[in-house]
Amino acid sequence: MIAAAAARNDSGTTVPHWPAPYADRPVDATVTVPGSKSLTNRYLVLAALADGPSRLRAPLHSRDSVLMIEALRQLGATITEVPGDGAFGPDLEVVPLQHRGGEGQEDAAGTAVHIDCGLAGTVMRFVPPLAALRGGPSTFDGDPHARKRPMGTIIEALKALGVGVSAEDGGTPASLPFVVEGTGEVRGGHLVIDASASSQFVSALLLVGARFTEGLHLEHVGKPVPSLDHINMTVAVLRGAGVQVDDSVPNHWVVSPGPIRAFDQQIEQDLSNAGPFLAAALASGGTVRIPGWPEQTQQVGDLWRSILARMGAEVSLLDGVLTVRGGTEIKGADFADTSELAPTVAALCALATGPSRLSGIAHLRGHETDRLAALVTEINRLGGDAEETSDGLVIRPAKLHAGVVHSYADHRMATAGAILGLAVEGVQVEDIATTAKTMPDFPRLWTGMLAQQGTDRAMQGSENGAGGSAGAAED
Ligand SMILES: O=C(O)C1=C[C@@H](OP(=O)(O)O)[C@@H](O)[C@H](O)C1
Ligand SMILES: C=C(OP(=O)(O)O)C(=O)O
Repeated sequence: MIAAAAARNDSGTTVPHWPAPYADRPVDATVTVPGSKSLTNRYLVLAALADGPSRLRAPLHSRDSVLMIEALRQLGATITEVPGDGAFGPDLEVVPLQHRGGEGQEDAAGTAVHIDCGLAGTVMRFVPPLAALRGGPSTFDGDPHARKRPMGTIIEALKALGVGVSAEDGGTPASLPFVVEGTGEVRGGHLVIDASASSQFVSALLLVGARFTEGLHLEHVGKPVPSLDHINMTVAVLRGAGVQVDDSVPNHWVVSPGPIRAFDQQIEQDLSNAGPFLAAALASGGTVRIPGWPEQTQQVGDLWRSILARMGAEVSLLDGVLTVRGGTEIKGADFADTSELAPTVAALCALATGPSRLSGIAHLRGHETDRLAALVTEINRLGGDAEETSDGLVIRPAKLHAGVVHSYADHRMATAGAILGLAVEGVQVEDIATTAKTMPDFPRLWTGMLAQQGTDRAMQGSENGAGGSAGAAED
């Protein structure tokens, strides 16, 4: 029995729940998804600091990327949409802060600006160090839950670098909102932080480190840093822009001072967001193909190949097409350090025939919502058997029933609800629109995936290049 048919969103409007489509036959579809959030927002930051104009090809257009674009514009970068070949929106041209020149350059420096971080970890962590390099105060705030996300390490790091950071009442803040008093220059040097709550603290400082007068020797001390793949992505992106980074000693990153080279960069599709679509193959016992899977990538989503194989799928990567074929059952398994993939993995574990344990994800309590609590509540609400551990989840097999999955303004909780709904008739997802954080097209892509009949038709859609074949199939 479904308790409620609608809920109010942040602006008080009543929004009907999304009836998650049930797969009454195996899915057989070809899907492409929009550009990577993590790559788009890293390249935007680097482009804003580069030694000339840059271009991002096929970037993500979503709430998180728009928030990043607006933040960089506030700090003085010029960002323009230009036509490109991407199926999900225009390319972006970025003229960096120091190259803007002429009208507006002087205005941008010195004046007070306001940065809305929304709920985007990449904006609330990556932009404050950039604001430190600009002369003048920048205030930072975000969604109600953004004020609960860990920020202390960035605030303390900036203070240790000699940058003023204060709460609106003048005291020392522990989280959003706060004001960064940029001086136009940061000396840099050796900096010790505790990045155990988020890898984004490390990435944020590395991204700007080359623009500090003395560069940056960043050292982490404390419990292990989570989501190391995302730090490796930051290092790779920096090296690609000509920045020297030495990461040969664990927990130390040395960024040499110097220019960041302007670039023209194709953005890979978001492999983490490919996850729910690949999971659909297992949840329905069908087949999902993703063309354009990168041969080499730093994205954590490349782990889908091993994760889904361990859950019983047949997985192959041939000529850039990743094919995942589900069988008659989903196997439970133990997974460590699944980072932002965890909500999708947990949804599959709730459908598995054996028990699963997810570990090394304690820091998910500081994500868009407390994801460990949210996953336990929502899986159990549907009759599942999930339990929190100190650093993750245990999920045991149970027969699930219809119900409303709450999303907590968390895009990955909403997509987890969609996966459960494929296998369990009568699931509704509260606030499916929250997927706009990283994938505004999610409902259309999902129903497009389900509307596809088979390979030939699907591949035809893909060749037409119309927003990925999932979106193109049945509109
Ligand atoms: O740098 C990034 O782009 C990200 C790093 C990770 O953050 P945490 O280290 O806080 O998990 C990841 O979960 C987030 O979705 C994106
Ligand atoms: C944790 C996530 O996002 P953010 O970049 O806001 O930290 C996520 O996308 O799963």
